[in-house]
Amino acid sequence: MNMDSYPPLFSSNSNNTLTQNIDLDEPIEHTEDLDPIPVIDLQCLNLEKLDEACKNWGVFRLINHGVPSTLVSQIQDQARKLFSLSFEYKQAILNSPLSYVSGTVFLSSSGKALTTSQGLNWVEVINFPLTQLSQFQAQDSMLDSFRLVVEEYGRHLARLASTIFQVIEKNLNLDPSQSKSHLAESTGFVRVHRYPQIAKGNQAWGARVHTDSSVLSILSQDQIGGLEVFKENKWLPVKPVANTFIVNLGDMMQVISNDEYKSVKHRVRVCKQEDRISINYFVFPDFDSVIESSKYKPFTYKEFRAQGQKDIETLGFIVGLEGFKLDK
Ligand SMILES: O=C(O)CCC(=O)C(=O)O
Ligand SMILES: [Fe+2]
Repeated sequence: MNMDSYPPLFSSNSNNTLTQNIDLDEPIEHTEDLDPIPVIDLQCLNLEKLDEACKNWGVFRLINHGVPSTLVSQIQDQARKLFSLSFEYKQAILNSPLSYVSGTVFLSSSGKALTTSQGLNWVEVINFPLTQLSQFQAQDSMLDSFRLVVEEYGRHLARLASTIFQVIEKNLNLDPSQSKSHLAESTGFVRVHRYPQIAKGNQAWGARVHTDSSVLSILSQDQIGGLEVFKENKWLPVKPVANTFIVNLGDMMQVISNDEYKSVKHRVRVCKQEDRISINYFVFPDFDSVIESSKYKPFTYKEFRAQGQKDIETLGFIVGLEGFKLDK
């Protein structure tokens, strides 16, 4: 284990607070070879199949997406190298508009770590706001070449998100004049995670149970595994399959769809003697547009996000959509 690269938070806590009381024994449904997550082929998109996946699962596996596999492995490899630098160095070079946090997957609007009362997550996160990357030139050459790869990756992922959203719009009969406020490409960001390897025999949550607040999140994971999704009262592992992406529907998709689609609960388990890298692309509604829906009071994404931050500060956890529901 390259402890020099670990946030101090992890080296001092590795065997106690992070791994205590975290119901890691909660049963998980082990499926044999068969991967139960619905598969959506982007090259011959079946509207009905996509609709079913969104209604019944809130998550699907995307194949034939046209993102070069070399780009995905490049971003994975470079992320691995970047994370293996010393913690102090990472802190020094990963500055605005990027943010670097550990112990949580929740970031404030200014990029600060927001830690819930449920405890720490065994994860390091680097956040890349895509629209701000072209003005950012890193002093470190490794980081600067990574920035270029992230920008290219972000362009591909924005294309995937908009293609998927166009079909969802048809399936839900949404008003196409609202497309740009429902899915605002300028809000897109790429979040790179390392779930550092953990001492033998230990386990921790890399990310505790949550839903994403996005419209869509599109994930590429390496071969290690650990992601689980909640379906019909069971936790199912989302197996790593090369050349595929995992698409999660987020809270904003749930609202836009008037609850026809659900944002999927998921979590990440760390129990491996290897670092896991995952790259997630998130896209949101326009921050200032009011989202109208039959199930929730009208609100802007900016308000939703501010409420989440306030919830963490006052309650220790995010209440989420429940707090915005009409007739609770
Ligand atoms: O790393 C993963 O597999 C999922 C990460 C995640 O849930 C998130 O970024 O919101
Ligand atoms: Fe997530």
